[in-house]
Amino acid sequence: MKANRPKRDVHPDLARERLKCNFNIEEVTNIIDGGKDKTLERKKIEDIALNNGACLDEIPDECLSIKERYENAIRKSCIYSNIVRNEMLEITGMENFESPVLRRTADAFFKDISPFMLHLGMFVPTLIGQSTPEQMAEWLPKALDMKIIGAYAQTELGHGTFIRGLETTATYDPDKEEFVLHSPTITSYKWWAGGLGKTANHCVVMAQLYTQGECHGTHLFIVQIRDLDTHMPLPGIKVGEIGPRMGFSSADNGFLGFNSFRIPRQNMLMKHAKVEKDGCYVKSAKHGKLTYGTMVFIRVTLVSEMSFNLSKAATIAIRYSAVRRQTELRPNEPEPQILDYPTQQHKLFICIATAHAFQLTSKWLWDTFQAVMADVRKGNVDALPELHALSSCLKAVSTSDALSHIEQCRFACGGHGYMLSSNLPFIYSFVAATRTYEGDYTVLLLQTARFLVKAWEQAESGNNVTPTVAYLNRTANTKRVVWDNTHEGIIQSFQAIAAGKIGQCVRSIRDRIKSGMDYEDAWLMTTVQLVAAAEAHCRAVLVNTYWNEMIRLTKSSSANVKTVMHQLAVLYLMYWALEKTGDLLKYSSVSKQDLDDLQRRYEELLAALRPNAVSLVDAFDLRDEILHSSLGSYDGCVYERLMEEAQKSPLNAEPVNPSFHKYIKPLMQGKL
Ligand SMILES: CCCCCCCC/C=C\CCCCCCCCCCC/C=C/C(=O)SCCNC(=O)CCNC(=O)[C@H](O)C(C)(C)COP(=O)(O)OP(=O)(O)OC[C@H]1O[C@@H](n2cnc3c(N)ncnc32)[C@H](O)[C@@H]1OP(=O)(O)O
Ligand SMILES: Cc1cc2nc3c(=O)[nH]c(=O)nc-3n(C[C@H](O)[C@H](O)[C@H](O)COP(=O)(O)OP(=O)(O)OC[C@H]3O[C@@H](n4cnc5c(N)ncnc54)[C@H](O)[C@@H]3O)c2cc1C
Repeated sequence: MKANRPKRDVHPDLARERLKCNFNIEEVTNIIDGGKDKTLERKKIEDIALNNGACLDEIPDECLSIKERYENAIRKSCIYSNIVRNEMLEITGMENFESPVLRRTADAFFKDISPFMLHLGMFVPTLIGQSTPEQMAEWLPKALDMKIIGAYAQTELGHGTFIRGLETTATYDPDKEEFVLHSPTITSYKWWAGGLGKTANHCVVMAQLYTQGECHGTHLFIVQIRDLDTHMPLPGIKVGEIGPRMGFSSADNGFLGFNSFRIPRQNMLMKHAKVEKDGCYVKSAKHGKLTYGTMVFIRVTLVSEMSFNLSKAATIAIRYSAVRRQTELRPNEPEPQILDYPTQQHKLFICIATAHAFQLTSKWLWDTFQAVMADVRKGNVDALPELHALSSCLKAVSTSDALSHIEQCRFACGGHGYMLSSNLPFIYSFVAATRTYEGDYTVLLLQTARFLVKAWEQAESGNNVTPTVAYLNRTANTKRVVWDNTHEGIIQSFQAIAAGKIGQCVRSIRDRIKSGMDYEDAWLMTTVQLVAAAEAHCRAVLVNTYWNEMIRLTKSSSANVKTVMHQLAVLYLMYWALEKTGDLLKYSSVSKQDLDDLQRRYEELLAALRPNAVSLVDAFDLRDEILHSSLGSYDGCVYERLMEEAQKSPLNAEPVNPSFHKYIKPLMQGKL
């Protein structure tokens, strides 16, 4: 049911903030969306979804039981997927089912997450990326039409990171032309898959393939797990929900075990390798890791997902900071808006800049991904290692940075930021999971580090390396870069830091080998440095890409938009330079005086951005229905909304709670 919200006048402090704006908000929105057309398309889609849908709940999700929350999420998922299927895809085109607009609009329906998210987010992309044309023709239309609902079951109780260690087996039986799926141990049970517990009737399963007595490693299979009519688990399937967790509370993350469960041979996803009827194993892929393709796709999409989540948190915290007043600066003067405190600006303006940095970088990464995939389809896999290294580090750093900035947004809202009705705790716990899923932070940075060490060795011996590490050709043999406080100078310093750290890792590994260690131990002992080197490389990529994309995308912008976009990018460079002063002192000629100057310029920049702060978050153009926040709504009526939300607490349904008569009164009377 749709709840009616009273229309309120905009809070005078927010109205005043909006009058201060000196740039064209719509132009900035267009840049974020990827063009004027994209903004128009997004707005049209949002109108369709939000005017049609049951997006607001009478009772907040957090006041429901686990079961009610799930059932409500399913109800809304069905409504939303119908709108997606019948109306939105007509606008985006069927091939854009994974469009960020659909993802963004979904947030108006789900404060947390839809149990269908993994169906569209991973099951469908796996069908597209891993099926033969015949398999695609068989499964994809059913999946897109919601005739079947799928999950992605890879992780097991015993293994998430180490995919080669998965224990589920798929053994081919040539007599019946079937695979037998089996879970030999408790640790082999699939665990975590979103939507698997109660919702999905199919799933993609990763299992060790055995045929003709030989193990060929992990492969993907499509498996029906529930009856399509009764929804009962099929015989041989043990499936359920894994229990309450920090977030993801409206979805059903599941476990799954197989007891010699049979599936037809055709259910092995055979784009990159197949098993013939007689059991013969034939590999067609030119690269052994193409079966990991869905993970690479999601890692790529997570960078823009992080921009989106950060833009929500920044909008909430900045609007709140414009209406919240606290502490007299001078006796008898009005209390200032907390946004006037430079410390508050320091917490929050970096969030706006980072949302832009991730958004612009994510578009570039998406284009890179598309280009590499087009090459792979033609049989050229040369660029895959670079894409893997790039998507791994950008996923790791963007999720980790988003998480800590979102926490800063919560700190910036004081006690009210702790309220679930602010939505900041939901955003935080959703993003907290992203640092772990689709590859843990450390693990992915170590993947990037493998690539960097090889690239460094190439550069050291004078060979040209691939574009994202091309800076190594300039810097691999340089000791310290000369400090220069322009944007080019700061970007080059980040590259010098990365090159210096990678070089130091290579030397540590070599020294350890010289002192008698084998390569594996020398690598292991160097992993703390390797993670730091991969992070440094990622920061070098981020500052360079953000800057270049900002310049490219503002070429035809009006003067004031150019200025404000430029200011945000400079803020981003300075913020990270100041965060990494130790590294700058180590790998560049920066002096104490240079750093003091940088600090002063950074503080001046905070002050310069201050008048445009509210308009910069308005430019994210996040409708109240998507923000779900008592603190962040467009009108800024924070206190009214907090009070309104408090009334919805189930504890306020009755003036006296029965526990008073049952426990407190007897305790007071000494009768307990
Ligand atoms: C009603 C509807 C509502 C919703 C509607 C919305 C619609 C919107 C649609 C879409 C939006 C999508 C985005 C939204 C996202 C939000 C929600 C998403 C929820 C996601 C939930 C989570 C799911 C999961 O977590 S699935 C499980 C993921 N698991 C992992 O990531 C495991 C991590 N581990 C690994 O990846 C690997 O094991 C490894 C890489 C760490 C090691 O692999 P291994 O095989 O052991 O390889 P190794 O020996 O170390 O390396 C050998 C060489 O191979 C290279 N390599 C490894 N991986 C790759 C690769 N992928 N590609 C290329 N190369 C690779 C490696 O570097 C080595 O190379 P070298 O040269 O030898 O050094
Ligand atoms: C909310 C959520 C949703 C999920 N959804 C799905 C899903 O839909 N489908 C699915 O298949 N999976 C899903 N997962 C599982 C997820 O992909 C894994 O949890 C993730 O890949 C991490 O693996 P792990 O849990 O085995 O952690 P572990 O690998 O056990 O990590 C534990 C710690 O060990 C460290 N570590 C591990 N290996 C190394 C190493 N080689 N070197 C250094 N340090 C190491 C890690 O850095 C980490 O600190 C989901 C997880 C969450 C939290």
